[in-house]
Amino acid sequence: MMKELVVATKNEGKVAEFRSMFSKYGIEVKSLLDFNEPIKDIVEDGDTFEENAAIKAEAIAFQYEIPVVADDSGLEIDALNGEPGIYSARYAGEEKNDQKNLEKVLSQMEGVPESERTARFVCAVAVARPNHETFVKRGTCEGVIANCPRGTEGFGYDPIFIPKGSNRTMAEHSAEEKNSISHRKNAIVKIEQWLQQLS
Ligand SMILES: O=c1nc[nH]c2c1ncn2[C@H]1C[C@H](O)[C@@H](COP(=O)(O)OP(=O)(O)OP(=O)(O)O)O1
Ligand SMILES: [Mg+2]
Repeated sequence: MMKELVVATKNEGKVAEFRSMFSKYGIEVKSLLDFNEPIKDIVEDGDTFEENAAIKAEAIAFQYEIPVVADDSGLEIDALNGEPGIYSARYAGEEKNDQKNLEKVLSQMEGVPESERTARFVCAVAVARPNHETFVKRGTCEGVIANCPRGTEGFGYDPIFIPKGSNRTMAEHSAEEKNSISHRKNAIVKIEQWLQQLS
């Protein structure tokens, strides 16, 4: 029997990855894109990925009185002092455009040599439930920033992120490959016990 779980996101790329990674726990993913009523944008005004993930999960869990998972994630680039970090979605402006965001990163990184292009994807996954303490786990994926975009898989900054040990960008990895090494995967394994008891 499949058990339904709401993931409090409007990002289709995340939804696809949660759907794929939660299926092995017998969990069917519903997202904010599946709600009939319009869901107002949740203000992500925390100072950390963890705070923002908890804000998103609790906003939906407390309104609908159901268990909710949320994800706050982004790209930390060492040569840019950790930018874009928690501002990853809006790095090039409020419209949250993936293409513009990655172009801005490439222009900021122009002239930065290979050895100084280190970066990581970070993902905080929060679990919020009515009458329970929220908990949040972090996963990361180390890599380097490419010199130009390559590949069409995935979403966001995937075309300019080369995971450690690979010579391909994340967007040149299949969904299955990405879901075995990603920051999101590395956060989800830390809530595995909770996912198992749910199903
Ligand atoms: O696996 C990833 N591969 C590439 N890029 C990624 C990934 N994971 C996060 N990212 C980027 C996309 C976005 O620029 C930001 C997330 O921002 P974040 O606020 O967490 O998500 P969002 O606003 O797109 O959807 P929502 O808040 O409804 O979950 O980091
Ligand atoms: Mg967001």
